[in-house]
Amino acid sequence: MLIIRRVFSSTRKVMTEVKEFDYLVLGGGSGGISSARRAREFGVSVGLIESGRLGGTCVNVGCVPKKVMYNCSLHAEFIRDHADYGFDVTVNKFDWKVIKKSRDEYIKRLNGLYEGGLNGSKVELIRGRGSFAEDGTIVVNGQKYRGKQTLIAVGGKPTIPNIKGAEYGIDSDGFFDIPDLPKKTVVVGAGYIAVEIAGVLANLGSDTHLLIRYDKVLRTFDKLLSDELTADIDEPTNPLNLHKNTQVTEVIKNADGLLTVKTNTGDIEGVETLIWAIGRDPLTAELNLDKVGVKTDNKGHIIVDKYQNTTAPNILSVGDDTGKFLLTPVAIAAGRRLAHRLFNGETENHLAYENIATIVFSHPLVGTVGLTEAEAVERFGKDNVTLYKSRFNPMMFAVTKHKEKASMKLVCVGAEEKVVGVHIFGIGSDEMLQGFAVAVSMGATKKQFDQTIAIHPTSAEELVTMRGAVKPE
Ligand SMILES: Cc1cc2nc3c(=O)[nH]c(=O)nc-3n(C[C@H](O)[C@H](O)[C@H](O)COP(=O)(O)OP(=O)(O)OC[C@H]3O[C@@H](n4cnc5c(N)ncnc54)[C@H](O)[C@@H]3O)c2cc1C
Ligand SMILES: NC(=O)C1=CN([C@@H]2O[C@H](COP(=O)(O)OP(=O)(O)OC[C@H]3O[C@@H](n4cnc5c(N)ncnc54)[C@H](OP(=O)(O)O)[C@@H]3O)[C@@H](O)[C@H]2O)C=CC1
Ligand SMILES: N[C@@H](CCC(=O)N[C@@H](CSSC[C@H](NC(=O)CC[C@H](N)C(=O)O)C(=O)NCC(=O)O)C(=O)NCC(=O)O)C(=O)O
Repeated sequence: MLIIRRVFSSTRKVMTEVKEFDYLVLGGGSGGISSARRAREFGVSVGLIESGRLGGTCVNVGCVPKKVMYNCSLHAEFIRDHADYGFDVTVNKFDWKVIKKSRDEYIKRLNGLYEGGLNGSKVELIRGRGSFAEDGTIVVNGQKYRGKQTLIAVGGKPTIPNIKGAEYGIDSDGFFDIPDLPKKTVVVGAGYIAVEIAGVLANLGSDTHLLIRYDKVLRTFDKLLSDELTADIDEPTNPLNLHKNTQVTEVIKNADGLLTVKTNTGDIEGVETLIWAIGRDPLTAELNLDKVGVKTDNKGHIIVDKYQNTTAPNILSVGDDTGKFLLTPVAIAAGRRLAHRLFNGETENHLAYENIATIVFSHPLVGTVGLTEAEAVERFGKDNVTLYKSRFNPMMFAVTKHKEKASMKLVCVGAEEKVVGVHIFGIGSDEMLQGFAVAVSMGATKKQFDQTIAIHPTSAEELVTMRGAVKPE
């Protein structure tokens, strides 16, 4: 039930109203919206504060517009192989403006759908930027709001390095504003966003240079995935130019508006667009968290226990601002489970942060669920880990001049060979992984994988027909 309480303010000698909710949510992204709407299903009053566009990072400058651009670049890839399949197709041009316009319209529709969804479920939407006051309320545009329970789900923003001229670059938010395909692009970073954005731009025809600090992309992923993607990007057939062991030292803007990107391995001239993709920082610095006793780690991530409780009573947090698995389905699942725990009496309901499947929309694709080989060895010991691997030419490229490998690994533990990790690289990985994630989270063994009849001819069948166990190196 919504309560409005009149409070006497001693400093300004005026009466202010504190609006009270059973559940007050700060941030209308994946975590905040999903938790708010689920809470309403349990009949409690919910207020949701959002300073920007509804839907947060994922809908506006993340997963959704990224996937549209990835799909767009897939068309470019398939055009490459059309002739080998017998099609005589002439492509006159690619018009970035066309896809940008329809992508932006789609996102606008989604913003509206989210607003409609919140209205429909009677979540009160509060527009503006919120921060905590000492009395535990959240202040938005001078108005105070109090939650019996308060959820912080403010997400994060891209990290910009402290380098001379860094301001001439853009970040992943800026990528979605680019008005036309840049002729020459430099992307800095070795994680998800760097390989995804660089892959899109390169496949659409921008002369794209990916600058990585070390010698591999996706270094935190299983070695097979990191090795395979790095090797593929390094192939002359991959339109992306990889610069290993390269760090930017300075960025200069020239009179013609183009950039010179100076690095320890040489200068890159004539750069139209420079994109920083080196990680994300939580948006917690301006929330006045210290006023209410919510502790953060040294990077500003909110410290939570397994129930998403912060260090302050009745203040909770989910999603990117907690710094664990920065993925939309994780924020959504944590937010929904929290609503069940707080408002539906499910006292033990929480998200266990394990066996979380994820896809990197690189060219080719990367998919992973469970433990990497290195993690399994560390946790169970080398002698208890068994690996199965397969590397093959997907049939899509059997008759084409362009070749791409697929590569897969199962990480198994114990005498029963429980499958604790599935790592896949290559075409089709994105739609292949979800089902295998179910198997891994159910604790399936290699024998159960083998007993599953293959679907032929698919890449996925490799995962249920692997032979020849090997030990970790
Ligand atoms: C380029 C890119 C691509 C991505 N692709 C994928 C993908 O393919 N798959 C995937 O699973 N994940 C992907 N992600 C990650 C995903 O977007 C995030 O994990 C997810 O959005 C996190 O949700 P959240 O609710 O924690 O935060 P957010 O979605 O960031 O929402 C936080 C909201 O809080 C609001 N806010 C912040 N501070 C305040 C304040 N003080 N007052 C009021 N409102 C505030 C913000 O405006 C924002 O709307 C991608 C991210 C990026 C950047
Ligand atoms: N498909 C999906 O589900 C997607 C998910 N996301 C989520 O968003 C998160 C943020 O993405 P992203 O920004 O790519 O972050 P990531 O953490 O994935 O990768 C950033 C990488 O940049 C490199 N790096 C860090 N600092 C520097 C520096 N100063 N100079 C050069 N390189 C540096 C590091 O790699 P190294 O140490 O090897 O140099 C680091 O791993 C991801 O972790 C992911 O959770 C984002 C996009 C897509
Ligand atoms: N898997 C499908 C996804 C389709 C989908 O869900 N599309 C959304 C855009 S992703 S919108 C971004 C993201 N949504 C999702 O991730 C979808 C979640 C899933 N449907 C669920 O409810 O669990 C999110 O932030 N969710 C927070 C929340 O839902 O509370 C859409 O078009 N919706 C129009 C509509 O619903 O009418 C695909 O890839 O095509």
